[in-house]
Amino acid sequence: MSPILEDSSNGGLPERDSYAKNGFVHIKNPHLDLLPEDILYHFDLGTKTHDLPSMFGDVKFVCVGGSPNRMRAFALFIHQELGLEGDSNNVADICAGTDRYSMFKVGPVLSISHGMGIPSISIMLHELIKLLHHAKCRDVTIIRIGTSGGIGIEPGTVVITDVAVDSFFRPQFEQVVLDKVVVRKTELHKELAEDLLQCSKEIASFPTIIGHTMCTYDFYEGQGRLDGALCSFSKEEKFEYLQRAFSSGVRNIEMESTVFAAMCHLCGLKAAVVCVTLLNRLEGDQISESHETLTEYQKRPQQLIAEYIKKQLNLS
Ligand SMILES: O=P(O)(O)O[C@@H]1C[C@H](O)[C@@H](CO)O1
Ligand SMILES: O=c1cc[nH]c(=O)[nH]1
Repeated sequence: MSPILEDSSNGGLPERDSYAKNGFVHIKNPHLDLLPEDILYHFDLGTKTHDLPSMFGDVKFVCVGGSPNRMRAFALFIHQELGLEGDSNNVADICAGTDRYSMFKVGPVLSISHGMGIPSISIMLHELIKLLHHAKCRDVTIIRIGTSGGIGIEPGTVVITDVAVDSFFRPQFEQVVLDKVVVRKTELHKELAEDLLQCSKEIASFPTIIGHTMCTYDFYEGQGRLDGALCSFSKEEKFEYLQRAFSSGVRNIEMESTVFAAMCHLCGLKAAVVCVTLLNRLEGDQISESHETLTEYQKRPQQLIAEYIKKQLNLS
C-alpha cells in the first residue's frame, strides 16, 4: 500500500498570500524556470512560438466544460451578451492546430473544452495554468460549467458546488505522484459561490442551489448506475449508496470537480463549479430527456455565468 501524504504545497504557503496581494497565477514548479521554452503541447501553443502576454494578458474569466461545441456556443453567447463588436460567428478556435481541446477568446473571457474525466481536465489545467502564468494574467476567475446527475433534486436544477468530494464523500483529491499518493484539498471559493447564487436569484428562471458535488472516475459503475456493460451490485445497494451520498450533503455527481478544485486552489485561482443536473438519480440511470430539453438545460449554467460576468464588468 502506497503511503498517503499530506500535500506540502497547501494553500497556507507564502506564495498564496502573495497571490492575494498581486493577483498573479501561481506556478508551483521550480523546474519550469530552467526551460528555454515551454511548449503547451495539447493546446498547440508555446512561449517561443506565440506572444502569450499579448494574446491572453487581458483574460479575467476562464470558463471550462467538457464539450467543444458547448464551449464554442458559450463563446458566441458571451460575445452577444457583452455586446462586443464584430461577427460572433468568426470567433476562431485558438487550438485549431490540435484536436485535443478547443479554446475561444471573447474579450476578457476564455472558453475552453476539457473532455471527460479527471485525467483529461487535469492535463488541460496544467497547460491552462501555465498559459495564464506566461501571459501574466491577474485576478482571474475560473468556472467549470458542466452537466451532472442530480440526487433527490428536480432535473434541470443548477448546482453551485460548495465542496467537491470523492466517492467516499471526502473533501479531497488523491493524486498519484511517482509511487506515492498525494492528498490535496478540494476547497472552492465560498464568496464566489454565494455571488453566483445571488445572480441566480436575480435571473430567477430556473432552480439553483448550493451543495456538495461528488466527483467519480467513471460514469457507470463509478456513479452507481445499473445500466453499464458491467454491474457488480444490486439495486438495493445502489439506492443505499446514493441515499448515503444525499445524507452527507451531495446533490450532484460529475467527473472533474475534485481535481479542478484542488489545482485551482493550489495555484491561487478563484474557482467555482456550476453544473446543471440532467436527471434525478433516485428515479433512474438513463438520460432520457429530449434533445431540446437537454440543450436548454445545458444553457442554464451559461446564462448564470454570463450574468455574473456582466455584473463584474458593470454591464448588467
Ligand atoms: O462538462 P461535462 O458535461 O462534460 O461533465 C460531465 C462529467 C463528464 O465529463 C460527462 C459525462 O457525461 O459530463
Ligand atoms: O449522470 C450524470 C450526468 C452527467 N454527467 C455525469 O457525470 N453524470
